[in-house]
Amino acid sequence: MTKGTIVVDHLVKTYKDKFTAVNDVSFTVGKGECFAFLGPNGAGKSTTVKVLTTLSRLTSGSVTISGIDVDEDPEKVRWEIGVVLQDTGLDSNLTARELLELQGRIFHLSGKEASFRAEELLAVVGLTEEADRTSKKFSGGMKRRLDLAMTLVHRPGILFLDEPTTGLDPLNRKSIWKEIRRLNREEGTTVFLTTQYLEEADELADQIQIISGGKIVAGGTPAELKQSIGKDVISMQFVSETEAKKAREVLNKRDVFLIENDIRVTEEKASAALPVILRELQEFGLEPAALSVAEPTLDDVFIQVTGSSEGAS
Ligand SMILES: Nc1ncnc2c1ncn2[C@@H]1O[C@H](COP(=O)(O)OP(=O)(O)OP(=O)(O)O)[C@@H](O)[C@H]1O
Repeated sequence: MTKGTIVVDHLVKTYKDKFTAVNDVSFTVGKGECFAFLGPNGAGKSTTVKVLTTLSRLTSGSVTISGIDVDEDPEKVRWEIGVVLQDTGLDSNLTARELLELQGRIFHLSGKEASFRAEELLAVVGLTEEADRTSKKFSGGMKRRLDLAMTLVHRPGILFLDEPTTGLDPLNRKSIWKEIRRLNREEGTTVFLTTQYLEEADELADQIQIISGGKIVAGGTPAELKQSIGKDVISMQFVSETEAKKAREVLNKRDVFLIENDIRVTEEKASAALPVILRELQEFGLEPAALSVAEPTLDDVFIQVTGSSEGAS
């Protein structure tokens, strides 16, 4: 059974200016899986999503969605998927209910079916009370929930969400997470999500792939990725960036990373390394203002494999 699956095999996408944004990317998403695609800005996430959702043609390799080849039959693929892109911005004079009914008609529902489905989805995303307000006046969180409802009208087996919670406050973010989890766990919808929030991937995903410079640099379950570092992370905070930079210089023979006033040192065994590190710093008159030792987080994995702290929130 291939329904609800995504198979990406040696995908390459080169733009007209000869820039290769996606370079030999392969992965498989099983039916009912929640897959998170992570990477720093410009890594190739949106380009991949565009190819998978038939908005852009691939250069070489192959992609099948529910067993259908995106290059050979993009029209058929569109019936299998729901897509929420960044900033679709439903700035319409139509009400939420009207937009949902219209979407139903686009997907060939009868007037009665479209109206029933609209009512159902308004309840699913918690917008029943706002149903007859024009969507133009909605808040960012409400627009995002309406976006999600719009993509669910034709009951897609696979849902693509491009940065679904960017710009939302924590409360709205949690409510979108809840809805994604419900669709994934209760309805068996396959979810493909790109995000810059590692916490979001950790919370929702069964499988994570990290892309950087157009290539996959790491992949696995959140637990596997964290275990792949297999070391302790010592975080030390300094009173200023200048001091943190000095500390990085002093410790430059170790596996050390600087983020503003904070430096992170990865060590096999923090308990053994820490007294030595503190002594080395003391010799240069440096003392951390705060210190903690932790098991690796997805932030640490991201920093290690992409060399960037950009996605680390
Ligand atoms: N139409 C285009 N023509 C040429 N180059 C492009 C085009 N679209 C994107 N690129 C380039 O391809 C690379 C990957 O871009 P892409 O938008 O896929 O990255 P991304 O991982 O989604 O980044 P972000 O997190 O910033 O959205 C970037 O270097 C970008 O400048």
